[in-house]
Amino acid sequence: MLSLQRSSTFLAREQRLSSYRDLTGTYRSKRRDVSVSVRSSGGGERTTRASASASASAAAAARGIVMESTNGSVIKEVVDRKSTVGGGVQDAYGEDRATEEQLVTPWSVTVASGYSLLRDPHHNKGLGFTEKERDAHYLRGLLPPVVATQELQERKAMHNLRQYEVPLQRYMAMMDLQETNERLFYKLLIDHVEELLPIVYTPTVGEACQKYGSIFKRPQGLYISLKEKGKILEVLKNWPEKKVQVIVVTDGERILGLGDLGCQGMGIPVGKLSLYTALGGLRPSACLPITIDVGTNNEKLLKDEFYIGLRQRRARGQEYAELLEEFMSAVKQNYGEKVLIQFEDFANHNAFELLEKYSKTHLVFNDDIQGTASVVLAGIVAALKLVGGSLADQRFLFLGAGEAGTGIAELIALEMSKQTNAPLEECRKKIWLVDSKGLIVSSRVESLQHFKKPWAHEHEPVKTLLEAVQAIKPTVLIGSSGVGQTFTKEVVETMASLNKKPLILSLSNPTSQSECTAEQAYTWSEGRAIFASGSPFGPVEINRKTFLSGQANNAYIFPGLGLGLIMSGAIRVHDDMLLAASEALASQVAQENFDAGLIYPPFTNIRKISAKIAAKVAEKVYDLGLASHLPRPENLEKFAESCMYTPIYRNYR
Ligand SMILES: NC(=O)C1=CN([C@@H]2O[C@H](COP(=O)(O)OP(=O)(O)OC[C@H]3O[C@@H](n4cnc5c(N)ncnc54)[C@H](OP(=O)(O)O)[C@@H]3O)[C@@H](O)[C@H]2O)C=CC1
Ligand SMILES: CC(=O)C(=O)O
Ligand SMILES: [Mg+2]
Repeated sequence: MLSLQRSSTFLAREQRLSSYRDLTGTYRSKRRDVSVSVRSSGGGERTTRASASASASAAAAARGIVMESTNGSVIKEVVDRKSTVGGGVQDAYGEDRATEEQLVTPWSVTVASGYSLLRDPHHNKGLGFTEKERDAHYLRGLLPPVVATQELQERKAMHNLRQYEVPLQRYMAMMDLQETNERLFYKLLIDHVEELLPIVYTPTVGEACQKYGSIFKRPQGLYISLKEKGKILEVLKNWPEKKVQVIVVTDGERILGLGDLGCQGMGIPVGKLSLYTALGGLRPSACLPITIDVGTNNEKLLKDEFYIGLRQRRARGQEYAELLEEFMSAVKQNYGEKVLIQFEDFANHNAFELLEKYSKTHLVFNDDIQGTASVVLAGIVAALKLVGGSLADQRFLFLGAGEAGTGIAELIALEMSKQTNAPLEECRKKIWLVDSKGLIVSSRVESLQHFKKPWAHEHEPVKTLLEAVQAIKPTVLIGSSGVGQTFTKEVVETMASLNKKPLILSLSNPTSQSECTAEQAYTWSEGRAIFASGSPFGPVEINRKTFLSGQANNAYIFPGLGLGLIMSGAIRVHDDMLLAASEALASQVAQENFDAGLIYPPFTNIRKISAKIAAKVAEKVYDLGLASHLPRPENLEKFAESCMYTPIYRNYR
């Protein structure tokens, strides 16, 4: 322990020597090499001997953004602490001192070394530790003699993973890797994104949530239940990372299309945040998954002896609102107003209200309403190249008028209104929605939930989707019902009889809830459908012709959107930022993708795409005067790229 503290002091002194303040007050680093991380008594991570002081890096540092350079070296804590939420104060050398508040936090971690270094997922490299590192960090004897490159470790990990035939086993193996060697986990995910996305995300994450009680091993995020009422700020302080930039929070009531999974919904924030890092380049330590547990109405879970949540029915009304209010205030108090909060998989009766309430006071967005809208609009705009006509020339029909359905509908109408200068009201009239009671029409308006009311157009009542397709004659059919197999053969055939190239999007997740499969869409439309789905489908062969389908999933949007908001220091989310994200994504569909019938670019390029999305979003943030990170970088795309976390191992001195 003594040696650890000594080493911590030494490294702190090193940092004092290695960084200096330039005339603008920005901390700049003189050194190129990197060493191990140190956690201050305030819990924040420090890395000494920070990397090169490229101007983009320094600019990012001044904004409190932790950046990584491509050679795997790291700049951390070379930041203006005054602009860094939850940070300490600086002495004359610019050295960070913990605030009084930080000193009383339970975290007083020092340099990890030896046995504990191997058990610290943030710094562990397993067999990747070099001979020198093994000497310097008390690792001799704790590892077998071989020194493996990260590439070899990656090949081995992929080989081992592929031995599992059951997707849930692969999911568990990936979670184990994340918990033992975080950088290797992200290297795998980034390098094999198409293969691993269906494992760490939909569809497998859905099954993982259903069985979360049985497979739960270690906390991967924070659980805030009714038991913590009145103590949420204290609970937030139990989380070891102090410089959180993005929170994904759920209350587990509408997990994918699987319904109320209560506390076991935790798999969703964990999965979404792993994509923030892998796809959007946010540091893992900046990401905080949170599940709010107010009970569950899932009888099966309430009776399940392995259930990990509160064994009570859901709190509603004032009790619920008070817990959420305490949570939202505590987050702001602990992390400041620039922390991004993503609402995920709340049931719609809470989702719209929470968004409406907190979008005025916090940096929040609802992924199911807004992220989904942005990705689907991008797909539709791209698809116009294949189906022909403008956005305003299309007629839209949705099955499902909840968060996803009405969120997408509204963004389409907004974009249409911008393109044509027609009033929003007029544009909405081209969009029709069906819910569990049939087509939404004006005669139903009194009994409709508020978010459905704008879509209650004049029409006689229509009961079924098939009748609605026949009556409305849509060019675009969108499934957002959460119910599988609802795009029947008759429905798809009718779409194909009405359109040369019907655009059909089965958004519901996971795969079991998809409104139809890719094979059904292509077979029933005789290969003419343009099809994309929320969960991925493999290639389909019909009459010796292969059909591919894209994944219309908000995973294309939220990582880049989040990066753009964070790098510009946005203080609020605005619809124009979602439109900007959508436009950026649509512009990334290449001719070869269109030639293959695709309306989204492949996920293999997602980090580049995320940087472009981030740049467009940040541009909008600056244009709208909602940015707090000034001055605005000249090249936002390059800046976004330079901010991205890379999973390459760092060298430890
Ligand atoms: N691909 C992606 O990126 C995303 C996909 N989704 C998926 O979309 C689905 C819905 O999510 P969300 O909108 O948040 O859920 P909501 O619960 O908010 O909305 C579901 C809607 O579907 C309607 N519905 C349910 N069953 C039927 C049925 N048999 N026939 C017609 N309508 C029906 C409901 O009707 P009523 O209002 O009458 O109850 C409601 O309007 C989920 O499966 C989710 O996984 C969600 C977000 C993103
Ligand atoms: C993708 C997503 O956010 C959902 O299905 O809820
Ligand atoms: Mg969701």
